[in-house]
Amino acid sequence: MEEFTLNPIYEKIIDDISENKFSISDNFFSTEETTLLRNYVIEQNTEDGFHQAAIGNSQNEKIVKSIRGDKIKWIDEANKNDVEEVFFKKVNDFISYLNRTCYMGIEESEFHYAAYTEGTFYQRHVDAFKNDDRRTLSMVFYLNDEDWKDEYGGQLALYLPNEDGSERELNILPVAGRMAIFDSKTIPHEVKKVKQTRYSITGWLKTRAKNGF
Ligand SMILES: O=C(O)CCC(=O)C(=O)O
Ligand SMILES: [Fe+2]
Repeated sequence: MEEFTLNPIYEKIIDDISENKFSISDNFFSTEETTLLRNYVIEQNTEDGFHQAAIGNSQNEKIVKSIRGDKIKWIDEANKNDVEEVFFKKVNDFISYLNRTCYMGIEESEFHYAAYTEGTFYQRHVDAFKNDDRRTLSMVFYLNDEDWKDEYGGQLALYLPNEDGSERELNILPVAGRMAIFDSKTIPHEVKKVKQTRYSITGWLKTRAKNGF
C-alpha cells in the first residue's frame, strides 16, 4: 500500500474549513515558492494577455467595472511554464490530499492571475454561478509585499455568519504568501478598493455537477 503522510498545513486548512467554511494560511507555499510566483506575476506585463475581468460565466458574461475592476489572465495548466509547474505541483498535491482524506470529489480546477490597479475593487458576491454548481472551494494566493498596510486597501472581506444569525466581517490583508480558501457557494466576500496595484492568483476547485452540467 502507498504510504500516507499526514500534512499538518493541509490538516489545519481542512479542520478550519469543516468548522468555519474558510481558512487563512500563511505557509501553504514555502517562502521560495512565493518569491518565485511573485516575481513572475510582477514581471508579466498586465497589458499583455490580461483582460478586463467579467462577471458571470460564458453563458452570461458581462463586463461591469462598477462591480469588478480587476484584470485577469487564465492559466493554461496543459501548457504550464516552469513557474506554473511549481504552482500546480503544490495545488494538485493538496487536491489529492482533500480527495483522499475528505472524499471531496474534486475533479477539476481553474486558476487565473489577477491584478487590481489603483481605484479598482470587486463588490460583494458569492463565487458559485446560478447555472453551474461545480465551484466548491475558492482559493486566493496573494503575491504582494509582506508589509502590505491597511491604508493600501485591497482587503479581502469575508462575510461570516454568527451563531445568533447576524453577520460579521473579517478583513484579510493580501500579504505575500497568504492564501485564503473558502466555500464557493456560501461565503459572500468582496475586495475593498485598492490604492496600489494588488497581485494574486485566484481559482476554484470543482466537483462534478449536481444540477445537470
Ligand atoms: O482577490 C481576492 O481577494 C478575491 C477575488 C474574488 O473574490 C474573485 O475573483 O472571485
Ligand atoms: Fe470571489
